Amino acid sequence: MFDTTAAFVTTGRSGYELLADPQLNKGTAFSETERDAFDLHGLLPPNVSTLDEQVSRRLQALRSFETDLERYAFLRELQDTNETLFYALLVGNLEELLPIVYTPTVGAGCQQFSRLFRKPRGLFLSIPHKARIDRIFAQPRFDAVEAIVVTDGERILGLGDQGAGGMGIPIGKLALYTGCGGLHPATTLPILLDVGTDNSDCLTDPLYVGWRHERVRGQEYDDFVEAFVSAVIKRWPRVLLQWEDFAKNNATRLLERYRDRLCTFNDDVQGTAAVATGTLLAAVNVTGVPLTEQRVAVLGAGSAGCGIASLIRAAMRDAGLSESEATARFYMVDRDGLLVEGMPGLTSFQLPFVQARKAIEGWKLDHPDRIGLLDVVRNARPTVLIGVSGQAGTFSEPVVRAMAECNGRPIIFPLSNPTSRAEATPVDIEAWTEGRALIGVGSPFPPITRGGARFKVDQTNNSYIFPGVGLGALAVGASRVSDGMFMAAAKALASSSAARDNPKHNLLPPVSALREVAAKVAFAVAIQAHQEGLTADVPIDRIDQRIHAKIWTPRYVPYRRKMD
Ligand SMILES: NC(=O)c1ccc[n+]([C@@H]2O[C@H](COP(=O)([O-])OP(=O)(O)OC[C@H]3O[C@@H](n4cnc5c(N)ncnc54)[C@H](O)[C@@H]3O)[C@@H](O)[C@H]2O)c1
Ligand SMILES: O=C(O)C[C@H](O)C(=O)O
Ligand SMILES: [Mn+2]
Repeated sequence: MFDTTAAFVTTGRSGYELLADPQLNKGTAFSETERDAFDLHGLLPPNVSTLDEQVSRRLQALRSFETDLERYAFLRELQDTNETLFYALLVGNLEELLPIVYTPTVGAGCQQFSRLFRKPRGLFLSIPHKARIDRIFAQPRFDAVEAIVVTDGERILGLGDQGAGGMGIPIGKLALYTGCGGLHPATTLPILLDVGTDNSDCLTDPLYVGWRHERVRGQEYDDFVEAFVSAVIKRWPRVLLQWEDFAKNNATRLLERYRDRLCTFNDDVQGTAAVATGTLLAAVNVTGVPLTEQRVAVLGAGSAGCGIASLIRAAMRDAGLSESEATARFYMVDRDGLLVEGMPGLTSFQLPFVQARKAIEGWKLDHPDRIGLLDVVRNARPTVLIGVSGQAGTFSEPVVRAMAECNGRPIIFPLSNPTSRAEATPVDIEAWTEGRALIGVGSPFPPITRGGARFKVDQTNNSYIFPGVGLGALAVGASRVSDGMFMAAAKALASSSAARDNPKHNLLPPVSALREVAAKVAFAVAIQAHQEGLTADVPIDRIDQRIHAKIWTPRYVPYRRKMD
């Protein structure tokens, strides 16, 4: 485990080497003693800054930029120059900086990845270098790695295939593992599996940094992923591996293949499920309609949609419904309309959520051959509407108005990212429901006006879950990440809701509280892992302490010169 409590660091590096290493660099904050010891005089301007002063300097520069993409590039460069300062800035300004480091700006960062490329971060594993994976992992620099986020770049947010540019996502997710979950940055590793791309903009861009090749699929793809996972297990047997932004055909399939082989989860399937379920549990307190009586319409029956349906269904079973009663409460709508039994082309993870033909007999339909979302809302009268389709504007005015007609307090969550892909905007939902909807959005939106005051709409994003899941699982050395651990995370999130005491308050804590949320989620996840026998050696009364010992706070520790 990385020592986050050391009082000082002893190093044999030269002054130049310290300045060049983002994990060790302090820039103008190197003290006089350190400048003496490492011959740093002259390499730095004479004034010694404090970390707080450096944060103010960077914040001022950041705010002077015109666009968020420039801010993103500036922060990425800072992260690659001085990690302590980067995280001090991030942790102290989560609400302002999360939309830049993470969703939505990270989406543009992926699209512009080749143009913004400065220094490499993390690992690019490409098909032509498959035989070298072990050697690449062997670098001593990666000895401390505990958490990996991996993508193959094929479904970057709702922006589709970004090829090697997808690397922006693991970098952004791991910035939250540290910024919110408190994992030491040296223990985190972003990885891009470069299996090519089918994005013609990338393939024809002379500046594209990835492997210029069409996307490899089928057995060759599976063999490459297998080589990757086997090498990960060999190098870091206790690592936490998070799968991120894989396309629909791979996300759930790879999760099922690997979830019993190592401590691993898919954030889009399981992390999203937990944030949606947690927010729904908080909303149930407000609307007064018990979970067992909720009917849930989901637009987009892909990785996130089916993950969400499965965890809410499990919560309904916990609340007393039978499996079939709970299943009947879901209306999954994909490109070809409502998923109904016998429909061609259903995937294995969609099959559990098809509606029975009998259940929809007698529905009044505009086009009987395709049951659209509006048909579903008019006939099934769902209490909850969740969007994970990646399609902007699909929660149209008639759909949202129909939700408002059949519910006193409709629950409406347009969760697709980034902002440009949201199924509806909070302002529109507020207007079309006369302010009665409980709203959750995936990306940050400006506040709406509610009851004459500004109201910040909840950001129902898996950032409320994955940093805590990672922290909790690693703190107790969990061997696996179970569905029960995600249910525990969802319940911990719901229990943090201010709406429990006052229905006018938010369903979720603010983004500025994500560090506290992560610690709370971590505790619930670790306790659950313990109860399921997934942690061999941690006594239950030590769990809280283990979690807190693992939380790194960005600050400088003094360096001493190693004498040879
Ligand atoms: N808020 C969050 O935390 C969060 C988490 C995960 C995913 N998401 C967002 O959800 C979206 C989907 O992610 P995913 O991993 O499930 O992707 P996916 O590709 O697995 O699933 C998307 C599904 O939407 C369907 N679809 C496309 N157009 C449609 C339409 N017009 N009507 C109905 N269905 C349509 C597709 O056929 C597919 O089944 C993305 O935009 C992603 O950013 C948000
Ligand atoms: O990255 C996010 O903001 C959430 C989610 O993982 C997504 O893919 O949209
Ligand atoms: Mn994702």
